[in-house]
Amino acid sequence: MAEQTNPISKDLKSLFSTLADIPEDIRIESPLHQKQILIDGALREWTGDFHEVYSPILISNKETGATEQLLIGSYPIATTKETQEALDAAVRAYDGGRGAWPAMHINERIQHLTRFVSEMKAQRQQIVKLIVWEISKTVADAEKEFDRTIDYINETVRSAKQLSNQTNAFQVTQGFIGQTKRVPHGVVLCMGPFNYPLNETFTTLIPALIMGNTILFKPPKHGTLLFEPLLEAFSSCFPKGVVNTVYGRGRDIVPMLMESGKIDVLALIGSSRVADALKKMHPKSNRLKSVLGLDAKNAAIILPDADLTHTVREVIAGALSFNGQRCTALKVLFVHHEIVAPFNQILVEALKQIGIGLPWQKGITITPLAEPEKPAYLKACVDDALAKGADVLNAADGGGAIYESFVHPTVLYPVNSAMKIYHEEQFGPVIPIVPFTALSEPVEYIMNSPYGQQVSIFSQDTDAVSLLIDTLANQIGRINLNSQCQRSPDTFPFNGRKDSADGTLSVDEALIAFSVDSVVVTKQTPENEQLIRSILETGGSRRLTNEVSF
Ligand SMILES: O=C[C@H](O)COP(=O)(O)O
Repeated sequence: MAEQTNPISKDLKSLFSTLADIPEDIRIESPLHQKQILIDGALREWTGDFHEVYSPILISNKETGATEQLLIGSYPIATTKETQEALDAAVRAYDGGRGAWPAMHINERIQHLTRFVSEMKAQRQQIVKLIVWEISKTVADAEKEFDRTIDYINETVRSAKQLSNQTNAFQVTQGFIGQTKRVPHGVVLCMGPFNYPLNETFTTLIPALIMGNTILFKPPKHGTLLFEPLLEAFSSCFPKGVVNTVYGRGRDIVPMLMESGKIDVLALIGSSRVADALKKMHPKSNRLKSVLGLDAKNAAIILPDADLTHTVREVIAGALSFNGQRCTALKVLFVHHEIVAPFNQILVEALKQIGIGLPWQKGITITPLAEPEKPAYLKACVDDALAKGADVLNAADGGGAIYESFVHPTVLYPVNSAMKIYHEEQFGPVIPIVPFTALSEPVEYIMNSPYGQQVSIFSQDTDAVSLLIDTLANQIGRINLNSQCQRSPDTFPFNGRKDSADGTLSVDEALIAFSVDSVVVTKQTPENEQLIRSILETGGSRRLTNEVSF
């Protein structure tokens, strides 16, 4: 990869702007110092240590021309003491299913959530701004993330109402009457990733809440401040102890939560390495329920008859949206040897048009990377590929250039199995291209991969496509035809095989994942049928307390 002093790296440097040049509506006027944590329904003033948050978007100093870091806020570094209190609060609020929240009728829980959504909508501008500054997502994508999250909650509410209607019915079979209730699991630990900090945290938190579980949630390392505007709403919209925040260094506080054995569900969207380590810490790991969205190395298989212009458009969106920092991104391209030369040429040409800049500028795809260690990692991947015989195809147009948190899109060709980039999930704007001859080559790659999230197939050849679908369906969660890999529409099943996922994260399936069936059964007699009917009319949210007597 090119050194930071080369002309193209200097061009990247010039993309950072001075504070005065940032549009007012997105400018951070003063850092957001978060001073509270939410435990047991109360917003507690924090008097301990704070973690300072610097944006990946550097600021250009008008006088010196140097680029500088910008402090955008700080948040509490909670200790094991507060973490224990948060855990105790969640356990108390669940109370073996007798707590106010799990015992509440689902329709009433929906009312609490609806109030929360209206308060959340009032915070849209502030949350969008924080997403932009914390992880350097474009304003358009940050707005999309916010709006998509609201849509996701609304869809979840719609689906939960349907589920509630289903459980208000009973089934008669073989002389028995059965009425199935869906009940929560208990205490859920929710942790989302930095790339969709709001959306993917809520992808687990919302269905878990709606189904009556109580929550501990730890915001992602990059993407923490954006939850600050929601703390008040969490506190006022839900009974105490139902939602508790856990802030601080994951390595210091998450192990104790797992080791306590009191976490019933681990809901994590992140890395399989972290998921495996956390699961092992639980004393009853075989009984721990996991809902996981993990790593992926999604491949595109581009066949000789593919429409190359269309394919290149999809590949660029698939590999480079949000700098390739998406679990669903296309991370390796298998291109048939007969068309690899024209494909590469069209790709390199198209990449000249890609927008590189700051999140508030129009038409931008590539922005500074969110993780400070990522540019060095990508440089190592590219250097390794170059040393083993690949070229940076778009080097003349900036491919390989790096300046601080900016990494220029980089096309590597020809890539082979000896290279790091062939196997590892780069999570950045590097596009490795592997030429192939026989269909069995990309198929073997997918079969042998530890991951199995998605694949894209580009072709109109029915025989080849249906053969690939039949061969890959049990290896892969989603097969995309003539389009990039992606999660949306969010109502489609979102899952994966092997180290890519555990459970399905979409609307209906997530409600199922965060609850379990409990069936009430009786012999079919007129009296019992009447009993079941009466229970259905009066029950569903009754709660045994010391005051209840018969
Ligand atoms: O990072 C994983 C996200 O769920 C991807 O969602 P997306 O495909 O809509 O960008």
